[in-house]
This record gives sequence, C-alpha cells and structure tokens, in this order.
Amino acid sequence: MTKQKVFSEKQLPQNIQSYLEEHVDLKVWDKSTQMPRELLLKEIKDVQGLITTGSAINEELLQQAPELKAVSTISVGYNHFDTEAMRKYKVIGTHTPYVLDDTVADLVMALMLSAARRIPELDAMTKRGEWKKGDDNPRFGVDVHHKKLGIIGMGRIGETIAKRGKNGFDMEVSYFNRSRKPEVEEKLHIEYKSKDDLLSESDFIVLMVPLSPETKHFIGEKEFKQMKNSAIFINASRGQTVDEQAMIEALQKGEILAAGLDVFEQEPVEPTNPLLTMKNVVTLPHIGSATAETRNAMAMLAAKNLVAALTGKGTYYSV
Ligand SMILES: NC(=O)c1ccc[n+]([C@@H]2O[C@H](COP(=O)([O-])OP(=O)(O)OC[C@H]3O[C@@H](n4cnc5c(N)ncnc54)[C@H](O)[C@@H]3O)[C@@H](O)[C@H]2O)c1
Repeated sequence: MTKQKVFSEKQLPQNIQSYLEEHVDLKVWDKSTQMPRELLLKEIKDVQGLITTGSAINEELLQQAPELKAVSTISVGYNHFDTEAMRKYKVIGTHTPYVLDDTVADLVMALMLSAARRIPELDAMTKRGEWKKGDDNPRFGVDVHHKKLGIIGMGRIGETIAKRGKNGFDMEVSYFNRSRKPEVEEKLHIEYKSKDDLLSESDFIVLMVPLSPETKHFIGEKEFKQMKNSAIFINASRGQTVDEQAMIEALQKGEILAAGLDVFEQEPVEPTNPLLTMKNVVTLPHIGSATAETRNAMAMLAAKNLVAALTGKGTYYSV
C-alpha cells in the first residue's frame, strides 16, 4: 500500500523522523528558520498530513490542500487553528497536552522567583562589577513563600503550578476558572475565587488560559487597577490574553510591582517594546516548554497523533 504523504514544517529529532518514515512518506523543511508561507502553501498541495508549530491553519491554506486529512501541532495551544474552517474541510487537528505541563510550570515558578527576587536585574548589576560593600537595601526583593498565589485558568498547567505553589513554596493558592474544579480544590487544598476577588487579593497572579475570542485581552486596564500595587503578574499563556499597552501603563504608574512574561502580543517582541527596558519586568522569548526532553516528547506525541489520525489506528489528542 502506498504511504500517505506528510510534510513537516519543522526539523525533527532523528528518532521521530525514523518513526514517521516507518509509517508515512515524509518530507521535512530542512532549515532552522521559519518556513515562508508561500513555500508552505506549495508544499501542502498534495499531502495528507502536516506537522506544524504555529502556522495559521486557515481557509487560505485549507483551500490549497485538497488532500489534507490531518494537521498535528507540536504545541498544546492551538489558537493558530481556525477550527471552524478545519471542520468545514473535514481536516482533523491534533495537539500535545500533558507532556509539557511540568516544564511550563517550572518556568512559571522561575518567572515568579526572578521577578520577586529581581534575579535578571541583579545578575546584570553583579556582572557589571557594580556590587559595592555597604547597605544592601537597594537590592531587596519580596518573598514568594507563604504568599497568596492566584491562578487564572485551572487546567492541566494551572494545576501543575498550583501543586508547586502549595507544596513547594507553602503558598496560599486560589484559582479562577470557567468551571469550578472541586476535585482539584480537595486534592490540593486550594480555593476557588471570583475573578474580581482573585485579582484584588493575590500577591502573585498567573495567567494560564488558552487564547480564544473570549480570552483576548482577558487582563486589561480594569484588571490591572484591581490588583494590589505590590502584585507580581505572570503571563505564560499567550501574549494576546493581555492588553499589553494597559500592562505597560500599569507598570509605569506603579499599579503593580513587577511582571514576568514568557509571551507577547507580537512575537518575536519588537526591540522598541517599552517592556524590554523596564527593570521590574522579566522577559523571555516564549520558552515555556523549551527543554530538550520536553520538546522531544512533544514532537513524538505530535508524530504519533498524526499517524493515528491518518491511519485510523490508535488514539490521538484532537483539538
Ligand atoms: N508559554 C508557553 O510556552 C506555553 C506552553 C504551553 C501552553 N501554553 C498556553 O497555556 C494554555 C493552557 O494550557 P493547558 O494545557 O493548561 O490548557 P487546559 O485546556 O488544560 O487549561 C485551560 C484552562 O483555562 C480555562 N478557561 C478557558 N477559557 C476560560 C475563560 N474564558 N475563563 C476562565 N477560564 C477559562 C479552561 O476551563 C481550562 O481549565 C495553552 O492554551 C497555551 O496557550 C503556553
């Protein structure tokens, strides 16, 4: 039987490429740079499967891929999928939940600690040779342990962060979510709060909702004003869940103390973005799941998802 054609717009580790080659006729974009859209549109004309990381899977693309049956993203967020258009064209979408939860939660803790203890700012100061003997008050940060942690979005990753906050740092953890999670409340001894209460009472606010029309600018001017002036805000979800201009103003006006950001409204972030020059903002280039082990696990899951979706054998995580 002839193998189905699959295109991967991302280079894959050798073991995953070998796995795919056993099952499908694989072609890979062999450069480490982002594949230009027009080339992707050419490559997908006669394929049944596509492996992607963030390209828009929309009507424009689907129209040009008459044989496409499944698209597998190496990510858990799938806001780049136009799910309605994919349903219309009968194209299955798959993603990679669970395998990255601990890695993203670790990064969120790193952002909390870095912002609270001013790690990047003081690391840079130390390396500039500006560490002088004397009073160290100017280098004081704030504690993380025993503080109030409010998590917005108590899903797979939110729960993993709650566990770390509660068990690792003795924090008082509360959450806001679309639906209450009594089993998680009981298991982790955490409390459900309204969005308003969570925003006004938490010392650390972590945003972990998926990006959707409903969550675009989920945190904006009103929400920043509700936060304590001492609050530290962390976003590791998607840049557009936050009104970035409102966040910049909140930081400039001292309405919140600091922020830790893995994601931005525009990625890569523009070099002129005011957030990049603020000492009380920790900035990262969207590396939530970026460890060798986890990216490998995500790529393998994406490969298995795609093979299962194309062959109808086995299970896959559909979006
Ligand atoms: N920074 C990174 O590299 C990185 C890595 C992985 C995931 N993410 C982002 O994190 C998101 C969450 O991942 P997850 O695996 O925990 O997803 P999940 O689906 O398990 O959890 C999301 C939670 O948000 C809740 N939610 C959705 N809309 C809501 C709303 N309007 N109001 C309140 N709650 C709402 C859901 O009920 C769910 O409990 C992903 O969609 C992705 O965008 C970022």
